[in-house]
Amino acid sequence: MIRTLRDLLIGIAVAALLSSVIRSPYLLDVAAYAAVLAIFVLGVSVTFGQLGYVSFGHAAFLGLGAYTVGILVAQHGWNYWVAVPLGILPGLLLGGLVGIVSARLSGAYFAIATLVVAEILVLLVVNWVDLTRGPMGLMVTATPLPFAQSVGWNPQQGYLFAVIAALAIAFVLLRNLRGSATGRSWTAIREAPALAESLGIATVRSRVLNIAVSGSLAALAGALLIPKVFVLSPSLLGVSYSATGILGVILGGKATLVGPVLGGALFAIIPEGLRFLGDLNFAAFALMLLLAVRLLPGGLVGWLADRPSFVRWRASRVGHASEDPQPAPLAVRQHREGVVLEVAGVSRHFKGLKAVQDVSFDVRAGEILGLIGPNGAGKTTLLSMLSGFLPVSGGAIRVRGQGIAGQPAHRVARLGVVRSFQQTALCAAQTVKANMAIASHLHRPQGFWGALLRAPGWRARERDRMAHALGCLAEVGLLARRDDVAGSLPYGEQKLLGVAMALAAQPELLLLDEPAAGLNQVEATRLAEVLRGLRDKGMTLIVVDHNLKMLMSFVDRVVVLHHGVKIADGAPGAVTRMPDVVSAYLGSAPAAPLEELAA
Ligand SMILES: Nc1ncnc2c1ncn2[C@@H]1O[C@H](COP(=O)(O)OP(=O)(O)OP(=O)(O)O)[C@@H](O)[C@H]1O
Repeated sequence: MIRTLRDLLIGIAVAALLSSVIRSPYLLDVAAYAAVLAIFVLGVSVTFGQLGYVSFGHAAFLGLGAYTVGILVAQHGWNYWVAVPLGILPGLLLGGLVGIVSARLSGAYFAIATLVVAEILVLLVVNWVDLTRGPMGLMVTATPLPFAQSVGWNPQQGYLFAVIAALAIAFVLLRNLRGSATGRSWTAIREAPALAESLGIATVRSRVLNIAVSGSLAALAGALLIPKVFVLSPSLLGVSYSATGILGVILGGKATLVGPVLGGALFAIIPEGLRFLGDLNFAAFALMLLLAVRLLPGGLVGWLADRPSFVRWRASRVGHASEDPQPAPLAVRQHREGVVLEVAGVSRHFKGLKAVQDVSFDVRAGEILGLIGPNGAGKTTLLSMLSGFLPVSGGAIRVRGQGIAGQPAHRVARLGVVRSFQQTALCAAQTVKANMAIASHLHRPQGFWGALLRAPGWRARERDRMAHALGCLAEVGLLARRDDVAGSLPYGEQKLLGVAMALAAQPELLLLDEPAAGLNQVEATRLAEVLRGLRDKGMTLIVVDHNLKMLMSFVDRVVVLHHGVKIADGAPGAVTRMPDVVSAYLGSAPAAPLEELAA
């Protein structure tokens, strides 16, 4: 909180300083426009950069903010500076609405949906002439900033102060969000949405929030654009500003917040710098953009970050950063007696195919259940139903007596059932530590406002969360790898990281889908040791794997599926001798216990 306040004050002081030293009307105009575009591009970057969704229609938010404030001022006689904060509200609401309506859309469909929204708003503005004055344009007179004259600023200086201060506030608050569980959930949704759900992240809600934040910032930019444009016309909602938003993010680079600010500002500054080219001004700017997109894939900030001198400077700063906290001992949810999971007559049909048929079994606290069966037996389908990733076609699933069938995966994770995936699911571009921080989403959660303002106790919570995350990492023996990029780890370690991430979500029941698939003998042995260690700590697990020798070395009980039907349920030694089980695997009469044949 104190650091947030300090940074806000620094931002406002810089705004005051720049407004005092810049006196030329031309420079004041360019600087104010640069700051407004920086806010707008920052808004676009929330959705484009952090969530990975391209929006073709972000000008809708910009125009909505501008028209809301413009109508309040021109039609209802409001003071411009009182109306500006209200301009944020429709951006927030429209962003939330777009988020809800497009919840199941991805990629290109989302981009097109935003374009459609912008076009609808253009039609509205053009045709609602009484309110907007349609194509004639709405003339809005912005009064000077109230206290500007008393500190010796002319109206332009007051305007510059307001937009730079707004940019600074937006920047600091967004920085806070990025470093919080909210920002990390956006990263997880961008890089591995199924993983995010499995870790308890409510992906739809998180997306809606992201688009609402993005829309609010764009609307704020629109509201602040009024003194610059003076007359509001439907072109404000057109593709030109939307393209500025996308290209500004690409030009500056989306990996940091500085990139979009730089990109947005350059969209105001470069065309001015190229004025000497006369009519060729915009053609030259377009060429520069093309070259930047082609030559600087990470944008200007990405290019800068790769410079050796910058890397050295960063390294020296990281050296001064506070040390990681001590890893906390793995906190297994308080061990309770009794049945953790009840599976009662569960079925799943894919059209005509009965992938799982009327399967029933219980799992008791502290037990490790092996779920085996030949390829296509229905094991993954069953795990997906247990973890909320697939709806059941029939039957009931209860966790500690509470029915979970039909609940979304993130809610099932919050109830304590967390799964890993058959294929490694990681945020491959992030470090191991960053992956673990994402996975600790449910540990000491912090609400949106607490994260935005870094409310008192925020730092302690973050340290606690990181200690928990590192403790889980230590449990699988990957602590030394914490600063490595997750995607660069050998396959076996990526699998172990997947287990550590599932642990960080604080499961009461951990579902592991083929954790040993693709591992060599050494890696499989290491994994078995890790899982044995978890059992010793009282964790309840269901493990699916084809490595029967490894599995039988630590499971307490085995359930066998064949063609979606449960054909055996019992102690490992007994089950692997059952004729039905051996013939399900081999298609013939048994000659020896299954794990000996599999060994
Ligand atoms: N989304 C789906 N749509 C249609 N059929 C599916 C779907 N998912 C699984 N199936 C089918 O359901 C059956 C069970 O598949 P599942 O992946 O659960 O088996 P499994 O026991 O996990 O196999 P493996 O050991 O090879 O992973 C298979 O015949 C599979 O083709």
